Amino acid sequence: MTFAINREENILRFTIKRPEIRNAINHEVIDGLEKLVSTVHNDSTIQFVVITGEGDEAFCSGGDLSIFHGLHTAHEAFPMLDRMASVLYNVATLPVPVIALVNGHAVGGGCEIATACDFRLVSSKAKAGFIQGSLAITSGWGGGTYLLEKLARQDIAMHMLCESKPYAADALLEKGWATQVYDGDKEQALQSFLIEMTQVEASVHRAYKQMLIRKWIGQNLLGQIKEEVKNCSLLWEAEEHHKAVQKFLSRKK
Ligand SMILES: CC[C@H](C(=O)O)C(=O)SCCNC(=O)CCNC(=O)[C@H](O)C(C)(C)COP(=O)(O)OP(=O)(O)OC[C@H]1O[C@@H](n2cnc3c(N)ncnc32)[C@H](O)[C@@H]1OP(=O)(O)O
Repeated sequence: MTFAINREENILRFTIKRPEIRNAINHEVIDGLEKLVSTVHNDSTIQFVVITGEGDEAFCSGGDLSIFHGLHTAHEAFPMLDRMASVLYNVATLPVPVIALVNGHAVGGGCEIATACDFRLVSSKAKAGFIQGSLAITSGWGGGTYLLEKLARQDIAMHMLCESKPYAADALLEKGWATQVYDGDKEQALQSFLIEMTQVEASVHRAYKQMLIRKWIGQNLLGQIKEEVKNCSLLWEAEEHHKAVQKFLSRKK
């Protein structure tokens, strides 16, 4: 299996299990995220959702380039981008707090997934960034829209998107992307982060999450994300994108 969904008391955990390719996302992992969403909506006893990656190297390295590089035109790329963007919006709007436990590199679509979560607990060894620009495309799963919505400073959000590079954990904290940075054991970091919140009724968390979702509905965040997807698919078919992906896949180690 390329993912796992585990229940730990009132926490539902989703783990991307493709460490050999830095937890890159394929269609099976997207299926898993859809299953995560339906599980949460069908179980009112779930208080928190955690998303993380297997191993210590990566949280998620974005779309699986060995598969998605086979998509050439906007018409071919749009369905994958649109599906993942819709699934990620359903993750972002889950009725409970969603924590990205960023155990390692979170780049490209991986950075988009973490940004869509309510909180980002980032390993001091991790790096994260919207590196899509280095492949001559933009974010295409909603991550740019979430970043511009969530970061306190728009200039810093734009700088992150336009620099298209990974940043170390301390820089991510300074930019306001990382909620907290932890050293060592990620499980201990998660428990320390949650301990105070677990003293508060889940109904309160759910009410605050509904407040946030209402804000996003009011500003038509999903419509903005759909525009991001469309524009990414148009950039996708440019020769520059395909050359950059080919260069990565054929790089000598
Ligand atoms: C809208 C989203 C969008 C899309 O879907 O297209 C994107 O997500 S675009 C961005 C796609 N992701 C990337 O460009 C990241 C590519 N990977 C890396 O930059 C590095 O692998 C990194 C920084 C994540 C980790 O570096 P490290 O040195 O630790 O590992 P290696 O580079 O040696 O990689 C190990 C192994 O994994 C394979 N790999 C890594 N990332 C991907 C990926 N995204 N898709 C497919 N395969 C990936 C890499 O090729 C190596 O395989 P090997 O067979 O051992 O050579």
